Amino acid sequence: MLTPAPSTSDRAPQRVKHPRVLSIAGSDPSGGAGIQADIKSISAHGGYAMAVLTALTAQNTQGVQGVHIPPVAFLSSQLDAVAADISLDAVKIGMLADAQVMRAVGDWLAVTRPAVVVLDPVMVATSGDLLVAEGAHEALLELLKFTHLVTPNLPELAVLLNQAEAGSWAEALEQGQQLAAAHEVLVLVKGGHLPGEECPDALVWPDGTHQEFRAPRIATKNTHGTGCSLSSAVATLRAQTGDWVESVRLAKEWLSGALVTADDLGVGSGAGPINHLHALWANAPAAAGTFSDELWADCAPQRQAIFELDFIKELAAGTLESKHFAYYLAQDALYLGTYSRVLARASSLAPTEEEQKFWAQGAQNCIEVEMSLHRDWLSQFPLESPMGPVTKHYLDHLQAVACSGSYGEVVAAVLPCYWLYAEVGRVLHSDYLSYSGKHPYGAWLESYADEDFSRATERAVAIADTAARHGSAPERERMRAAFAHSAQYEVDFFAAPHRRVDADLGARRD
Ligand SMILES: Nc1ncnc2c1ncn2[C@@H]1O[C@H](COP(=O)(O)OP(=O)(O)OP(=O)(O)O)[C@@H](O)[C@H]1O
Ligand SMILES: Cc1ncc(CO)c(N)n1
Repeated sequence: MLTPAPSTSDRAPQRVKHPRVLSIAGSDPSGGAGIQADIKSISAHGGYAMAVLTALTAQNTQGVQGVHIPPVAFLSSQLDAVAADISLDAVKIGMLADAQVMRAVGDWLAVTRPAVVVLDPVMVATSGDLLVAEGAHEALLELLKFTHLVTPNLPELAVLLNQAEAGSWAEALEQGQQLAAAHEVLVLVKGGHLPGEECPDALVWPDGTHQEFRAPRIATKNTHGTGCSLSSAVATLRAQTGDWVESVRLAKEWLSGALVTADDLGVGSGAGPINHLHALWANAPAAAGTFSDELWADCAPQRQAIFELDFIKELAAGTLESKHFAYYLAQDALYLGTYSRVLARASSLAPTEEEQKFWAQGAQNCIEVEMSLHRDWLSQFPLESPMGPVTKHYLDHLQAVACSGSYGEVVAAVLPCYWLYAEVGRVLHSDYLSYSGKHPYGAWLESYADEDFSRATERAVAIADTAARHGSAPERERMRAAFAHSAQYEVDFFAAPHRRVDADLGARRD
């Protein structure tokens, strides 16, 4: 049967938002090349990645220690299982270890005829180790009739043409034209193996025309799997854009970002992997705790300001006048009543039952603390005190976030009250332990050692991190702003007793 060559034109493209992309390739257990790289690259571009294994390699960033080829009948079973159930928008073919494997893939392609087929004619790993049986390239050439785009590096291009390896970019283009014309196939000639400041690539059409893509060479030894990753990216993008030129342009731009940030990964001591998910990780902190670490660093000025306040210094020293303490307690009781409702709002927005319960428990605790303030403290330090301006502003801010903010924003807004209070408590309590004699605020300072409260604070911080991880970049910015406002109000809250009481006594206003 004569099989018509697949069209390499861009006419009547099929565009898919999340293309279903199958990689037919070998496994690289170190995760930088083969199907592991393909899955990351396809996913990084918004594709749904699938993988049929042609071979298992034992390899790492230093080299390939072994290759195992499963029975070829099982390769065919994998291919048939996928195709019987799932429409394939694109197929990327990588390592095919011998002629038998190539023929099995060819038989499957002849029947399946996927809409986009990108063939990376893998022969040698970045480390220089051979990944294909010698002489199998004849069978590989047979696959070109089912291929839309073939992506050889310079040594592979030379083997496919039975020629010496190109020594210059002009020679590489010339060889690309020969391959494209001989097999009626679109060729991506890759200049990564040439010396020089640039890493040029070019799409070469069977009619000899070509389109170049230039990019600076990035100074990194971590280039393991660039070819696998690029071909998977192009396959995915072609299914999305319907345009080869645009697909290669976008893929190369992405690859540059993955190479520039490759050294961040610290994987292995040889040629390490590229950073496939660099764009995703730039927007979402990868490690749990990163966001809260940033919040903590952001509020360093507020933390310092709190410990410089007369209220805190005098409370620690036991010299705080009772009128200031009474004002603070009265405002705290007023604050807690509304703060409890804001925690209840966090509970009602919580995405899990555990978090719902955590905030509901927090809301209940606040009411209990408010009641005990009245019962145990305000009876000793009686003060008729209306809501002060700082209390009002702080609560207005919390209620505004509770009213119109997302869960993450509400969590960020309520967090300083846990976190800064716990920090003040930690420092004051340890000062108190070294205090000699009877401290006038001893009972109050002892309450700071509450284990439950520090556990609740840790949980609230962890919840904020999870919410930040799930949120978009703009939402994280809003969380950061909500947290910063509350952190500043915490400072103002501790500063208020001296400001307000003294102002009141002076002017009898407010
Ligand atoms: N240091 C680098 N800086 C920028 N781009 C690079 C660099 N090294 C390779 N590239 C690009 O990576 C892509 C793959 O090129 P290369 O010729 O290295 O393929 P390959 O040998 O098949 O890759 P591998 O065997 O590592 O998977 C090309 O787009 C090439 O231009
Ligand atoms: C499995 C596998 N496929 C392809 C390459 C080429 O980088 C590799 N090193 N390993």
